[in-house]
Amino acid sequence: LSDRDGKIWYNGELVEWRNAQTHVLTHTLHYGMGVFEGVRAYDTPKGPAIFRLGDHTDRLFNSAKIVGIQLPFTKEQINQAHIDVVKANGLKSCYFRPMAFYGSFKLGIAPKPDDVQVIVAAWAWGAYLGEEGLRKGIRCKISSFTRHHPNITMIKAKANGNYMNSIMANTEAHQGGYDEAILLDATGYVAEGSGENIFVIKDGKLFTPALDVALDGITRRTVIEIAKEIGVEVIEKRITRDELYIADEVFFTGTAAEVTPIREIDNRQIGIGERGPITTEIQKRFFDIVEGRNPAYEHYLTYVG
Ligand SMILES: Cc1[nH+]cc(COP(=O)(O)O)c(CN[C@@H](CCC(=O)O)C(=O)O)c1O
Repeated sequence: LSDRDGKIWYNGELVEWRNAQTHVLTHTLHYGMGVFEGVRAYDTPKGPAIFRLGDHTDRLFNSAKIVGIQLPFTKEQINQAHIDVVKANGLKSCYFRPMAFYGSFKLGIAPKPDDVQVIVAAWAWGAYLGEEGLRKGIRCKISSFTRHHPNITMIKAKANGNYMNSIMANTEAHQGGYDEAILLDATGYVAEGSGENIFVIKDGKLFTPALDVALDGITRRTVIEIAKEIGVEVIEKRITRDELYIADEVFFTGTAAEVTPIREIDNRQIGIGERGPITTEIQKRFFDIVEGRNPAYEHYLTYVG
């Protein structure tokens, strides 16, 4: 990613992509204390629009508050940075990576509180789990790694260091020939994917884990709205791995993953072994919303102009 052309918003300035560097003694590089977001803009009939920008920025600020990072910019400045960077790069649809990190003023466990650096980068990024995955569904495995305990790492914070757990799980799944990992929580119930929330459909109802063990996903919130709109009851409950096996449909949600069906878990076919009917309807409505074809959700779109 580092040798591209374009601009990155870095501490309030649009800098050349290749110059958006940091020192090897950057605190976050050594200790993982940083917060970030994943945001998408989609091309719509009225031009590029950023989906739920305010909600993502709110979560970035909440993540920072949870881990104690004092962000040196306002929410308005971070929102404007997204608009500036998508325009500076002439992107019609893209993935954004806002991230705040401690710089290289000092090492040692305690960071320097006012040495906080902030970037917003944007690049074109297609289907996170593959176009075929969006259509046909992906193959997952229950991870041998446990998702974070809520008082060991702060699950509501989208914090850089939390993703070592995700990397270990995702890598293990890939090494086993699977597309993605599903992680259980410390009590053995289904938590989420390495970078996604998870939903289960059984007998026409939609189930998802409560948020005590998963990131409060913005796509998850949107899918819950869509489900209610189409008359599908949504139930938050503790879900066991064998409930996944006998489900009618299972799917992931995430800014990167969008709505990705899961067709197989631990070598067990899920339902009909491909994207199921309710997943298909939810996925279609999701793309209608983010691509500006559903006027009832216009309030979620920030047009870049
Ligand atoms: C652990 C986790 N759980 C759930 C979600 C879904 O949240 P939301 O995007 O608000 O619906 C994400 C987003 N994962 C981001 C990072 C992916 C990456 O590879 O980095 C994303 O989807 O952008 C997670 O990282």
